[in-house]
Amino acid sequence: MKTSKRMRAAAAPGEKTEGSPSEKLLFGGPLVYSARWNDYRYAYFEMTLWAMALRLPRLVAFTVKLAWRAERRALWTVGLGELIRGISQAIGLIAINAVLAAVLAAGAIGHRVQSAVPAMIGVAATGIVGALANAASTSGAGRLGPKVERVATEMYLSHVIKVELAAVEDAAFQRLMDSAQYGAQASRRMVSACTGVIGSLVSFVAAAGVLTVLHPALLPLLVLMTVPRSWASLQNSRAKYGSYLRWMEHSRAGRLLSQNLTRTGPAPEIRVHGVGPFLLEHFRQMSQASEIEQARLAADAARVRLVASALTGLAAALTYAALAGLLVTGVMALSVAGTAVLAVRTGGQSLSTLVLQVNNLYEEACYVQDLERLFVDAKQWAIPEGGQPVPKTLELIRFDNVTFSYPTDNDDERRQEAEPTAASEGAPEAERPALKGVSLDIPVGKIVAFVGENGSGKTTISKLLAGLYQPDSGRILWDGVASSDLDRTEVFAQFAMVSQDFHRWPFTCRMNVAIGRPDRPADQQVLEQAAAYAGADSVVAELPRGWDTLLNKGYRGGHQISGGQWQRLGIARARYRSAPILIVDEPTSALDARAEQDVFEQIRKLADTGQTVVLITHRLASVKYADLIHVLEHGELRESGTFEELLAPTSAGVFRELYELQARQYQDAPVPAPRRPADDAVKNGGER
Ligand SMILES: Nc1ncnc2c1ncn2[C@@H]1O[C@H](COP(=O)(O)OP(=O)(O)OP(=O)(O)O)[C@@H](O)[C@H]1O
Repeated sequence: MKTSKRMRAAAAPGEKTEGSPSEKLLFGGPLVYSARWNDYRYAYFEMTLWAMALRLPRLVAFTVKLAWRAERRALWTVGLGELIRGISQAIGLIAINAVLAAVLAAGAIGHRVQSAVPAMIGVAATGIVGALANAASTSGAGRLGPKVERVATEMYLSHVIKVELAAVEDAAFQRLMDSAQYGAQASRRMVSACTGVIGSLVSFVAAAGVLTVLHPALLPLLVLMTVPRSWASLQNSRAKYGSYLRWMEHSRAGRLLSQNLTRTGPAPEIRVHGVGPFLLEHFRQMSQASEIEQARLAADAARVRLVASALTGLAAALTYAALAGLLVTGVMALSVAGTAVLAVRTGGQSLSTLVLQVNNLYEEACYVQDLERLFVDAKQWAIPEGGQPVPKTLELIRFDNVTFSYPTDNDDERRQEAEPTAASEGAPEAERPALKGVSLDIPVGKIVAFVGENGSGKTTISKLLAGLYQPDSGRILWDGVASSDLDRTEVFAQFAMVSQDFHRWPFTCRMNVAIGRPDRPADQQVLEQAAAYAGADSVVAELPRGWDTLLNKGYRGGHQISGGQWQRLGIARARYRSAPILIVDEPTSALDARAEQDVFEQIRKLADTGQTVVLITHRLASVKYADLIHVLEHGELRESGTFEELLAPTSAGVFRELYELQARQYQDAPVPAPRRPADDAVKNGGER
């Protein structure tokens, strides 16, 4: 991997923190990283003055393009407004020069003032035009800012939703998403920084032009005055952005703590288990750690600014000394010197504003650059478009020697630096493939069940089947066509899923079911059929506003339903989606005994309609009706067959063993015989 000089400097031991006790206790290690983990992927490493100077025009063009997409009229208003303002400022300076020349000329005072009147009118007129142009530009920029942020955020989100699931689970991509999201907001601020740059640049050019006409030696001196400030701004921006990157995950974790303290989900445990004060204490410790960093940044910035101010003062003294020299030696007339002082002041102010705005632009550009980079990375991670169509009359999906490991976090410094332990010398679970050489069939139109102990790979199989991941080796064949060659959008369209952790959308009850088919308007009749199928009709009937009840307790009118009621809604959602293959992963874990029986009965009936059902469950009795059962252990297929075949003494025995374990629980606690009235009489008599 490429390692630049700057990267090595950034990874210097001095920059690395050991992490606060809270980080170690709650998150397993430090969250403030040396910049090494970012490698050269972030703008931080390109923040040399030269590199940024080269890059800045492209980033400005990027923002202008965003603004163009957001609202062209406002963009024109801002551009023209700033241009007119600058030009009127230049004409104003020339007019002032004319006023001074007329007033300081020889002759009677009345005559001198009279001859200065047209120039005075010019000064007033340019002032009015400048003010009007400024007002137009301000209102245009105000309109443009929010629109640019919206366009940038939309672009950001539209890229993010198209990436593979593995990207969303990748820690480095998560970090890039974090900083790029900030980039979307930064693009709004880029607009005002760009406006400021254009305005102050035009003003500066105007003043510099006038100054050059007055005397060419004054211009370099004016520029010299701004060098120290530019350097200071660059230094401070760089330090700020570098710190932001190193502390990004720490800040995210701090927010996570405060969010957990205010959300409804953990609220009961926070109270009953007394988690509140515990988390609050860690929130304080983590905040204090970042306060120390903020104080360090502020102290460094103050030192840099102090040096810059001293150098600027020296440069200003040099400029005014040169002006005095020109005046004393008679090279420059008094009226011209007066205009020159004004031009130096105006030019100096414009240049200071220009430096400030370029600095703002530069600072925001770092984040916008991360946004640009996300667009590039998101394209690399993007789910491929196009491919072969899914076979129309699909008969069989076959896993052919499939091996799959979940992507690991290669950036994890903690893992890289961890001392080798006994566990890591062997094959720790995290490094064992989730699936190893799995070959099995999923016949279409049948109920296919997957069983096995926790972590055996059942859910992983369903995710590969649905196209959420691709095998590392081996193939998943759809009537002989490898799934990697199929059009992924079509593959996704084949599935409805009720996963173990299906999402509880914080929307209305109707939307929680209708979101199974977001591409079409909610059809009330179909919604009700889906709800009745999943036994969710009784849930809806009990809600205060029926289908329109908001299932989000923290909001006005929000309502909370039980875990089992949620599960029924989840099943209704999958039913409403009405896709050819239904994946149900532990569909009844939160259901009462009666509802559970109903759901399995409904699933069984689905087979009669030709629906393919992939059923993942620990309730072994409920797979009795499955056409085919696959038994997994440690990511490998142990045995396959029907319920009867797997219970037969000739089978490998894994299923039988698990089944006997479950059956024994009921045998050990048999249902007592029904109570007879005579027993009650004896009991009551005894008590008396
Ligand atoms: N997103 C993920 N990233 C990394 N590892 C994962 C991920 N999901 C699952 N694993 C790991 O893959 C292995 C198989 O997990 P999987 O969820 O497929 O098991 P399962 O048989 O469905 O288990 P359970 O019965 O507990 O639901 C486990 O070791 C698990 O830790």
